[in-house]
Amino acid sequence: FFLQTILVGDSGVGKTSLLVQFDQGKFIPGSFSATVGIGFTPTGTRCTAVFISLFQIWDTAGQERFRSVTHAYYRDAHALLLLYDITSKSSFDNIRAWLTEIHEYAQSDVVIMLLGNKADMSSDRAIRRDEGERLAREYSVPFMETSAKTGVNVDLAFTAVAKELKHRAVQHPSEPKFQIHEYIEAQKEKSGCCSYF
Ligand SMILES: Nc1nc2c(ncn2[C@@H]2O[C@H](COP(=O)(O)OP(=O)(O)OP(=O)(O)O)[C@@H](O)[C@H]2O)c(=O)[nH]1
Repeated sequence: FFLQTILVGDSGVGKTSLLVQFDQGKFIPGSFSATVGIGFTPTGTRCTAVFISLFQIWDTAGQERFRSVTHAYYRDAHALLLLYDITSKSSFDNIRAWLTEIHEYAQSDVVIMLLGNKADMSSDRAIRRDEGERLAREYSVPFMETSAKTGVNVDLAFTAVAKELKHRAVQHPSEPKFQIHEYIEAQKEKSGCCSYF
């Protein structure tokens, strides 16, 4: 039994890079090779070994021609990280279409998190942070800007989702509900991965 997390979003927004940064703590510049279908081989070189043994993470292909493959995975997903690229207006505009697709194919209680990636490229920014925040509020999903290059908020994105899933799985009725939005606000810009667990 795994808790499955899937990364989705347009081709080139940085899904593979985000996962590599989380898994290995590094960024391989200019290594754009479009993901074919679906896949991810964790190396677990960081503290992600524990994480990955519990949470299976799938990296999906953003390209249209692989969509039918991706759809099949939505149904079993416990969480979806939905990415756009802050330097690409089209990737942001497509978020609504991604959300429509998610609502069509995924379970109704799936945890969704919106991520504005490539936050390090501020000089090429096309989407303001508050535009991302507004869209996330509209769909009642948590939001943060990340950078697979500098690593900012990368661990937080994965661990916030992991915590939410964990609390749902082992929730005692007497315990206060885990508040993912508040957790993220409290942890934003902090670094360190293992400290979240
Ligand atoms: N500066 C910067 N570049 C990034 C960042 N994330 C990804 N990139 C670059 O953007 C390009 C695309 O990244 P990928 O991780 O391959 O994108 P993807 O979403 O997995 O693409 P598909 O597999 O086609 O769906 C690569 O050249 C990366 O090096 C980031 O946070 N900052």
